[in-house]
Amino acid sequence: MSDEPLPQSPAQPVSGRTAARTAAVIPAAGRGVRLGPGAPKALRTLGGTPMLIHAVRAMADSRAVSLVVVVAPPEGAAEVRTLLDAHALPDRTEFVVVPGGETRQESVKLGLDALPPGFDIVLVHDAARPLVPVDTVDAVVEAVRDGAPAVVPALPLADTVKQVEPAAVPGEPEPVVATPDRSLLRAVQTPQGFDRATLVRAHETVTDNVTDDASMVEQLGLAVVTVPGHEEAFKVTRPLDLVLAEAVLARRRLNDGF
Ligand SMILES: Nc1ccn([C@@H]2O[C@H](COP(=O)(O)OP(=O)(O)OP(=O)(O)O)[C@@H](O)[C@H]2O)c(=O)n1
Ligand SMILES: C[C@](O)(CO)[C@H](O)COP(=O)(O)O
Repeated sequence: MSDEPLPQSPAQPVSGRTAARTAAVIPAAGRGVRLGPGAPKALRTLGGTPMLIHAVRAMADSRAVSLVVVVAPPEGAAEVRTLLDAHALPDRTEFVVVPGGETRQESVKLGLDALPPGFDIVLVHDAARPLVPVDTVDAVVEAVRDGAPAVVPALPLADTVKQVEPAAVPGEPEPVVATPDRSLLRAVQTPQGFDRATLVRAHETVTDNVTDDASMVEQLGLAVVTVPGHEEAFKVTRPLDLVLAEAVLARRRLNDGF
């Protein structure tokens, strides 16, 4: 068993749907092509612990979350079950493992299909965002409990963004067609939080491949709202992200004194 401590969110007063139980679905079935060759991204280590375990802890550390469904690499479900059993995780949380699909969207759907009745709020959290703080998780849950059908953590952009005509050959110059007003744009993170019935309907209705779950709810014509995201909730996508994640984790461990 790992001897890492189990930080937990404080018991929190909640308003609105206070009785609603919350489950988290963690899509973890991606290969991590942009990270480079190696094990599936979620199983690669960060500070000696698989990225997936960090992401699972980030969800389970929220007192709101009582079930975590991990959507594993299709050939890695048994390995993921073994990993969950080998690491210290809160006793009050139940863990389910299901094999994933070809795309993130399919994997999330497979996770949703595995949810038992009795959970009215669902968080969807990338295994690739291992360092999201529990306060961000709690803020998303709170906003759904307050009545929003879909909630995304979001941050303002640091870079100016250009819309281009994509080049046929990668690396070729691309004509710029517009510069959207940056003050109106946000970079969105996970966990994204949903009223369960809304998310299930979105996954049953939207057939085109999208990059996040909230955009499926937008396609239903329902409101999606943001709460403040966190810079440490960044997605480990490319090799440099792993360097940053290791540094953030090392700083946390120094601050925690272990
Ligand atoms: N078929 C897939 C593809 C992605 N994911 C998950 O969706 C999250 C966000 O995806 P991304 O960061 O793009 O991960 P990968 O698909 O693994 O990355 P890449 O595109 O570089 O291969 C990750 O936790 C990833 O494991 C998944 O569960 N099933
Ligand atoms: C869901 C997400 O993390 C929100 O920013 C993102 O869209 C996932 O994109 P990816 O290309 O599958 O990593």
